[in-house]
Amino acid sequence: MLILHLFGVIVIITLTCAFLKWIYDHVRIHYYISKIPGPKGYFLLGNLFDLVHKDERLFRKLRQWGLEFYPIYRAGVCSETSANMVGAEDIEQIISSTQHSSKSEIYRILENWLGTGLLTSAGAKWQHRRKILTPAFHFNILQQFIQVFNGETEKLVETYYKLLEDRQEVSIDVTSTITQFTLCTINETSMGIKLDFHDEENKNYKQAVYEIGQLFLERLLRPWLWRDIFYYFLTKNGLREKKLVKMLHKYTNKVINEKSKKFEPFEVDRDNCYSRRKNMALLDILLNEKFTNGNIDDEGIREEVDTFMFEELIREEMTHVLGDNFSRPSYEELMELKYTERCIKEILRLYPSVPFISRMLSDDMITKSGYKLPKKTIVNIHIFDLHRSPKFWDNPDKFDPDRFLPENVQKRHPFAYLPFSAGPRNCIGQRFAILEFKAVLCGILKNFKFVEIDTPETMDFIPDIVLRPKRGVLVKIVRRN
Ligand code: HEM
Repeated sequence: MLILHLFGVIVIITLTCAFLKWIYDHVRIHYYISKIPGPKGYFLLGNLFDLVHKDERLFRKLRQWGLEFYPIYRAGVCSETSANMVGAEDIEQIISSTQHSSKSEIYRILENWLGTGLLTSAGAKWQHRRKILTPAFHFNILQQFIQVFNGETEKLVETYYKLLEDRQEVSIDVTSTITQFTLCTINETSMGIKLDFHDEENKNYKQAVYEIGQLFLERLLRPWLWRDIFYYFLTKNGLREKKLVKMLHKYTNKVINEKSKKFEPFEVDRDNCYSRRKNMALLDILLNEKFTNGNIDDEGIREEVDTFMFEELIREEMTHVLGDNFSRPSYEELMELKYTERCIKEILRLYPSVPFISRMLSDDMITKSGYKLPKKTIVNIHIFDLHRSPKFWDNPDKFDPDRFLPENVQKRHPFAYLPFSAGPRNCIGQRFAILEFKAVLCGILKNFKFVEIDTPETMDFIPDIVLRPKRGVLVKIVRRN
């Protein structure tokens, strides 16, 4: 009995201490953050009335704050306040440091689906996974992926010919076709399987991927839904997300199990990085790590496969028109397309697929702009605003690929352009993404001319983890004769 009492007292003391520590951290963060300029907020509610919108109004509001309060501003809802950075000097301090590499609370909403894979994990786990996965993006592997990019590009071109029927031109919203292309490509390169959308299970998988994106967005904008207990047990969206995640995991586990049964471990040639194996997907590399070194378990494999599948969401907006006449290009040819590469970089400046990233500070710091940020502060880095800041870009809204000529890059702050982030947690798939982008452009532009219907002035974006146009992107596809 005495032991039970003692246990009860210890539990109460521990909970009280944890609560007091939570209050202390929050008060300290609020104290220092309140010294940073920012939009007017209301007692207890903060900027709720501005941040509650999930449409283009919020997107525009964030752009306005970025310009008005450059280089840093505070904003928040209820007890969750954040520092928001739009200046390259402050941003460099955060993302070039290994100390502040932990992702903020915001990423936790992805964990039900992605677990703590490469994108969301921190510390030793992240280091270990990054080490296993880095060779998967060696150029020997990327070279093999070109076949997949070209194959999927041909399917996309076929889709556009079908839409044209025997007409010379047709106007369509290209987002769903591009989205399907990226989903198929990432599926084949990560798991080594082709997606066939006539198959019911694949169709449901695709549907679930998109639906879950919408649920994340709704939750992201409502901090009172961030607590798992409340969200997963008491809200309709939480229950729906649980169901979708179950379905997504079932699908990934099935692919992993089928592949595991037939899997034969292979020797890793560190110098040549897997070059002797042909047609290898990311899943092969993970399975090999499991069977040869035992360094990763089934749960870990699923986390990584799901993480890489998730990346297809971030490339939905690649819809600009560039000119070139290649088809089925080789790796070497793609590498030589220097002008195309400058255009791609400029597209990613104006329309960064990941418009913001977020970190949680692991220690106190003083920003270059002169503000103290306490440990545990959430820092949001607004890549979209950084890329359009007149501080770093003349005529920032103008499309000008020459900004990426080596002599111009040299003159700019190295952290003024961050579509793939930078520092230790930069994007592991950036070379993959640029190659895929080039391959699809070659295939499409060989066959069609794309004429803009939507223009930057007519397009509205809505806030999301990836840049998302409100009404799709309307383009006229014209047959090349
Ligand atoms: C245009 C395409 C892409 C863009 C703009 C992009 C952008 C980014 C950005 C900004 C980050 C940093 C995220 C953060 O700090 O929170 C990131 C991380 C990451 N990206 Fe990409 N990405 C692209 C394509 C890809 C592709 C194709 C893959 C995989 C095949 C990929 C895999 C990852 C992973 C796993 C991380 C987490 C890395 C880590 O934390 O160590 N990305 N990406």
